[in-house]
Amino acid sequence: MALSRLQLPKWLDQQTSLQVDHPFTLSCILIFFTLFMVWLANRYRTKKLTNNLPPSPPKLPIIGNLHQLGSLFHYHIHILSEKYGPIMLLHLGSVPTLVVSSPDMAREIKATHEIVFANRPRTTAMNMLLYGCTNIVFSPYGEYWARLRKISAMELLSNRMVQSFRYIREEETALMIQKITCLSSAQSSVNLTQLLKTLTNDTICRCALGRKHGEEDGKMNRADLAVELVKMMSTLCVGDLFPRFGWIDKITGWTGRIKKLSKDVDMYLDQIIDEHIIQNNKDDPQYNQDFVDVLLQIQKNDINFTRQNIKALILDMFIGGTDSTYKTIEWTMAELLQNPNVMRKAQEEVRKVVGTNKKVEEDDIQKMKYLKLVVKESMRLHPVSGINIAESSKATNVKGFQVPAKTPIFLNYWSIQRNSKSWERPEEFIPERFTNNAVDSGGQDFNFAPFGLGRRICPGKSFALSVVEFTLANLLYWFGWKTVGGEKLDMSEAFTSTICLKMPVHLVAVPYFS
Ligand code: HEM
Repeated sequence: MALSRLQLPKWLDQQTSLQVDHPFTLSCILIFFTLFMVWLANRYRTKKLTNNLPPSPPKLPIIGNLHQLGSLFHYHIHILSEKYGPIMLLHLGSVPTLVVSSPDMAREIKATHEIVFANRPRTTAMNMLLYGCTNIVFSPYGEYWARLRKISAMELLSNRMVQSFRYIREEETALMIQKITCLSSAQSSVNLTQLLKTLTNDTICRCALGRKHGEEDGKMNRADLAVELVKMMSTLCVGDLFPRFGWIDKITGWTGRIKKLSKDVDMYLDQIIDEHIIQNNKDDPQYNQDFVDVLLQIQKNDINFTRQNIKALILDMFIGGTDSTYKTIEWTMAELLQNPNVMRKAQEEVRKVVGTNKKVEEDDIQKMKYLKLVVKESMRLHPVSGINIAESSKATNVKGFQVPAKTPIFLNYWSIQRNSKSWERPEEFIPERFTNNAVDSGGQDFNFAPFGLGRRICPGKSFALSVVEFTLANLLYWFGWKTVGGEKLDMSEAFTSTICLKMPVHLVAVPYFS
């Protein structure tokens, strides 16, 4: 009820006497008043923030925009961004998520506000499988992350180290060529996908862990363990989309599955580390130290560098390395089969450079200019890690739009690398487009970033390219390639942790030298 002018002094007087008589009441009024002012200020701020949020497709209660997304996540967000613009806010369940789909907006995230967006979002599975995300890929930008990156760069992924692993690449590739030759003489088709997976996994295992960890003791194949890990790591559970309903994951058995996988992976890593400790205690002068030995050495001198840190770093090499490398080779072979003229040109070059030596040397690769263009074009059209993920560490204004703190960001490089404003005939496989084009995957070009950008760019780029180019040169040198029964190859995509071919690639290999 409103107080009349005359009543007001009297009322104030009463209140004053109340305050004096009841200090508890005074506190309550003050607290209430302060809370009210904070609420008003917050409301004003939130309104200001939400006013400037990036455009969003209309959302449904509870599920947000989930109904507008299908299994080809990269494709569906590409379609939505064509309508709602290159910066758009999607609601994945109750989680607002920023989608960026143009080189200019990518520059904002990866250059202008790089430090703010230098973290990555984590899923529940990642936290459970990656020792609380203490690995390079998911640890927050800062001293610990920088240290891990430096260790892996110096001890495994530097150009010098990549060179030193040359004999491993040569041996593993020779083994694969041998297997293909056998299959071909038995008139059998080649499951190229499986062979490439084994090749990259074995190469990475030998470089990082000192030996292969393939099919062993009748348990799950170790290569499959890595693939399963990557697959589960990128699954979103109910709790990720609707934090208040995380308990449902326990009921559905999802949490149990992740726990079981996490236990298997942990036992495997323990076994690797124990093997190395035993070997180191032998003091064998013939023994070549590998990445794990270096990590154990660091641990001896630094009590803060724990066994878990070592395990997380080992996992990085599998997560980062195996899938993306073999799938890049797989896509390239598939495109070559689709484009016989490009295949012929690449084969002519490889065979001309190698000549009649009957051995592809790593030094030859530098002379294979066309092959390098083929790989570049393949990574443009099929960036296996095409969704680059980041997270805002604080609320930030991006080109006039407010991005709240802790917002997950998806930079859709699959879409950016097919943008018709930057690329002519973007859907076609044309390696020649890179002939007089200085665009490079070194992380400076916002139109083309198959290895990412900025400070968190992939540290395994040289390692990966050395495997991709050497393997392709060998496949093209030794064999002619046909599809099984002359059928057209199924180029359908799938989106798992990476953007890959939906179906494994089966081909017929025809030996070039008979
Ligand atoms: C063709 C193969 C590969 C592709 C296409 C690829 C692509 C990428 C991309 C796009 C990123 C994210 C970069 C960013 O956020 O800007 C990344 C990160 C990373 N990659 Fe690779 N990668 C490949 C091979 C490898 C290999 C062989 C290794 C190691 C053995 C590796 C280790 C990593 C690590 C540790 C990170 C996290 C870096 C960080 O967060 O600081 N990658 N990779």
